[in-house]
Amino acid sequence: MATINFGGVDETVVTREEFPLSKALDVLKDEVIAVIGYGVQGPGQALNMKDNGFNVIVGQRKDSPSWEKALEDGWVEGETLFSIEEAAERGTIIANLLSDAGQIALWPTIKERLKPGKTLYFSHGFGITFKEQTSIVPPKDVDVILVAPKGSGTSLRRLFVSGGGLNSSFAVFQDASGKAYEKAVAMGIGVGSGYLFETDFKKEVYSDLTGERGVLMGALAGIIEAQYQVLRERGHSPSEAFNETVEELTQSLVPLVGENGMDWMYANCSVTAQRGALDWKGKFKEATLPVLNDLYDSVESGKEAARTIQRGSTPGYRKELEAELKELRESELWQTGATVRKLRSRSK
Ligand SMILES: NC(=O)c1ccc[n+]([C@@H]2O[C@H](COP(=O)([O-])OP(=O)(O)OC[C@H]3O[C@@H](n4cnc5c(N)ncnc54)[C@H](O)[C@@H]3O)[C@@H](O)[C@H]2O)c1
Ligand SMILES: CC(C)(O)[C@@H](O)C(=O)O
Ligand SMILES: [Mg+2]
Ligand SMILES: [Mg+2]
Repeated sequence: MATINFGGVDETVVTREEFPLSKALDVLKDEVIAVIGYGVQGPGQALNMKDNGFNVIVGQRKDSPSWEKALEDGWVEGETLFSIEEAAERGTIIANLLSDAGQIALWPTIKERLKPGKTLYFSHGFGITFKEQTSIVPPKDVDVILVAPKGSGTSLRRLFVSGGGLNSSFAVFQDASGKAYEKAVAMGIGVGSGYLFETDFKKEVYSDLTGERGVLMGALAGIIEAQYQVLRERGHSPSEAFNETVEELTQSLVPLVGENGMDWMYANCSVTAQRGALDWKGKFKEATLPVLNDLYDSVESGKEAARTIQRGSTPGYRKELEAELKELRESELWQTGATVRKLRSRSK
C-alpha cells in the first residue's frame, strides 16, 4: 500500500501499480463471482469484471427490465445469467448489488446460500451498518467485504471502456478466511477501480449518504432551483437564468475545478467574479452548515436509512419515483435545459 499525503494527512491507498490486474486474477482464480441485481452498479461491475477475465455470472429477477438488459448485454440464460436463487447458489463470491431495500427483502434467500468459506460482497455499507433495521447479519464463517465505486455505475463502465478507472472505497467487515483483505482489493481492481481508498462499512455509508443528499445531488439541485427562481422572479428569461445557473457550471467552470482545483477555476475568471465569489462564499457556507449538520445527524441516527427502507419497500414505489423525476424533467428549468443542450450539440 502506498502512503499518500492528503492536505497534510497521511493515508494509505492501494494503486493499480502495486496490485496489478494479474495479481487480482490470481487471487480470485478459483472464485465464481455472482453479481446479484442488474440495475445501475450491476452492469458496470459485472461487465468490467467479465472483460477483465474474471469468472462472472449474473443473478436477476426474470421477466424484469433488468433481465432484458442483461440479455442485451450478452449474458446468456443458463450459462452466465440465472435466477437470483441459482446465481447465489453457484457463486462463491456473492456480490449483493440489489437496491438497498431489495437487499433486505432478498436477505433470507442470500443467507441460505452463504455456505462456509463463501464471500459476501457489497458496494455500500448500508445493510451491515443499519443491521437493526435491515436484519442483515452474515454468518460468522464467511468473509464480508465492500468495494464502493465513488460514482455512478454508468461512469464506472464508461471510464473502464475508455481506459480509465473510477476511484473506490474498500473495506473488510469480517475476515473468516484470513484472506478477506486481498479479496476486497482484488475485487476493487476487477470492477475497474482507479485508486482504492480503505475505509470501514460505517464510514462509507455515513459519508456516502451525506454526499449524495448534500453537495453531490440534493444540495446541487436545491441551490440551482433557488438561483433559477430568483433570476426568473427578477425578470430574466429562462435561457438567461439557465445559462447563468447550470450551463456555465457544467460546461465551463466545474470542468476547470476538476482539472486543477477551485483556485484555478477562480483564477480563470475575472477579478470582478473572484472578488464577488470570495466575498459570498462565506455566506453560503454559513447558511448551509446547519443544514449539512442536520443531514449528518439524520444519517448517523439511522433516520435516512429508515426513510430509504420505508419508501423503497413500498409496493409501486418505482412508479412514484418516476413520477417525481418526470416532474423535475418537465419543470421550466429543466425543459429550458433540454433546449439549451440541443443548441449545444448543434454548435459542435
Ligand atoms: N447506482 C450507483 O451507481 C451506485 C454507486 C455506488 C454504490 N451503489 C450501491 O450499489 C448497490 C446497488 O445499487 P443500484 O443503484 O445498482 O441498484 P438499483 O436500484 O439499480 O437496483 C438493482 C437491482 O435490484 C433489483 N431489485 C430491487 N428490489 C428487488 C426485490 N425486492 N427483489 C428482486 N430484485 C430486486 C432490481 O431489479 C435491480 O435490477 C446499492 O447498495 C447501492 O447503494 C450504487
Ligand atoms: C453515484 C452515487 C451517488 O455516488 C452513489 O452513492 C449512489 O447511491 O448511487
Ligand atoms: Mg449512495
Ligand atoms: Mg456514492
